Amino acid sequence: MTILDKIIENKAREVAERKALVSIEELTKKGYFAKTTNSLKTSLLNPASTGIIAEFKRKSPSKGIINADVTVEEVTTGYVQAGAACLSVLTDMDFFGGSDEDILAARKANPTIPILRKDFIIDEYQIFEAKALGADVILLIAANLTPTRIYELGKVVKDLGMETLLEVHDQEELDRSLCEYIDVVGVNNRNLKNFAEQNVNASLELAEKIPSHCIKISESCISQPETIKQLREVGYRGFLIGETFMKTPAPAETLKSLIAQIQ
Ligand SMILES: O=P(O)(O)OC[C@@H](O)[C@@H](O)c1c[nH]c2ccccc12
Repeated sequence: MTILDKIIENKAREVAERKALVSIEELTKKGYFAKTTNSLKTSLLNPASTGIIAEFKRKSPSKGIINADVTVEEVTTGYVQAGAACLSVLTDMDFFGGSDEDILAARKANPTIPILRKDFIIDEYQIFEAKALGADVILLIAANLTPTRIYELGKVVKDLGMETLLEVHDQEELDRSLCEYIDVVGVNNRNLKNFAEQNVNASLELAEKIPSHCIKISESCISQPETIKQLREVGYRGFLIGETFMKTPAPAETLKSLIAQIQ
């Protein structure tokens, strides 16, 4: 059993428990459900955008604890001030140490920036939850979803006025998963089945395979300004970065100095 299999098995249990507590009908009356979407697409298409999607991540299955000393408010407001194009907030508790409260707090502190709910989405229910939590963008991971499910979940995202980030790791996942509901395509440099890679080769290899009308982002294992420049040259507009910032005592300061080196 891969780590991804374990995460998904756990997630199915978690979602069943959540559904039993709060109905979809109730979710539509909660929190930020009525908020209009802050578009990631619009943000990335702005020529002045840094393209950086800055992630708040306390721990991961591959690294263990990354940072337990900072608050979501201080880090996310700092990311926004430094020039992030979007925030990514982990809400998976068991493997990534995140929570619903993290995304609510990030939204409250940062009303106008797009926020990606970073979790393992397997059920429509989680998309309604994400909207009530104030998220704008939903991650759909090809490694754990069939093309039919990506289509069905993508439609729900669109119907709720949010945007879908499709995550792929290789050409096979890309070819079988693209559909009309995908707003942004992300190449995860890290293989979620074994969390092995430490480079951006997957993004470099897939760049030309992604249809040119798609907005492309590169995810994970990015730490150097030169890497961002190289990815920009092959067409990437967005860069999803977590650990490089979160492993430092002041994540937003680390983002600021990275931005200074890519402009
Ligand atoms: O911390 P990194 O290497 O900068 O990676 C960030 C982000 O891409 C990574 O957290 C991620 C990408 N896809 C995911 C899916 C689920 C959980 C986490 C992820």
